Amino acid sequence: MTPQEASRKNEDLCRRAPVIPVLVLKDAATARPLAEALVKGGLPALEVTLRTDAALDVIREMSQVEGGIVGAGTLLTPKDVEAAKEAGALFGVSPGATDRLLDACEEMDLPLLPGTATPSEAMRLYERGYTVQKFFPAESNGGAPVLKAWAAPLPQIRFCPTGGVSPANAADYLALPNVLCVGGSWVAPANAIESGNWAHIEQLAREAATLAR
Ligand SMILES: O=C(O)C(=O)C[C@H](O)[C@H](O)COP(=O)(O)O
Repeated sequence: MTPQEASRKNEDLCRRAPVIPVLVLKDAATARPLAEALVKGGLPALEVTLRTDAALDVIREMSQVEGGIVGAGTLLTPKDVEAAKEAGALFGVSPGATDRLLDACEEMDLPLLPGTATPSEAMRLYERGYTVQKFFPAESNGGAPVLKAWAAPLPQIRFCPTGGVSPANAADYLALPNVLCVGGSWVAPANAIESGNWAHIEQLAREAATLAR
């Protein structure tokens, strides 16, 4: 898959809902009810971070949920890409980008949303064909004002800011012309997952899904 195709696919993905939930799950048994609650609340694109031993099983389980589009986050190496693909991930997300990771995603047909934190990184990815990128970590890097400043010289690049995004600042990002959607873990808090409070998560998803763009 070319970077251009990957960017088109990720643009479609980012346009499905204003928020992509970033999920950290320790137990694959919670995967299905969690995905069902998020999809039902209006958030179909789900990023499962490869930060736990259960993550690949979580991707397998969530992929069975109707209406969900499940991807893998925290992709660092070609091995991660291979494992994510094998588990059924439909897209990939990474905190940054290396040539080896980009090569692997292009070779294995996994549309990657690559992470970027500076104009030079964004330009390098743009040069390769990636017009849709993740701005990470968004808040610590200066937040919405930084992306607003980038929009002037880099209008061709659109972003999914992630890292520190919350209900308090999501609207500031979503109001920018170069922001397609945001990523965030707030819609799936660990305590609600542990206690199986799916109604609460569905409600958080519903609120996130109605954020204006
Ligand atoms: O592991 C990855 O690849 C990531 O994507 C990191 C996540 O984007 C952030 O950890 C989410 O940040 P919070 O919403 O502030 O919890």
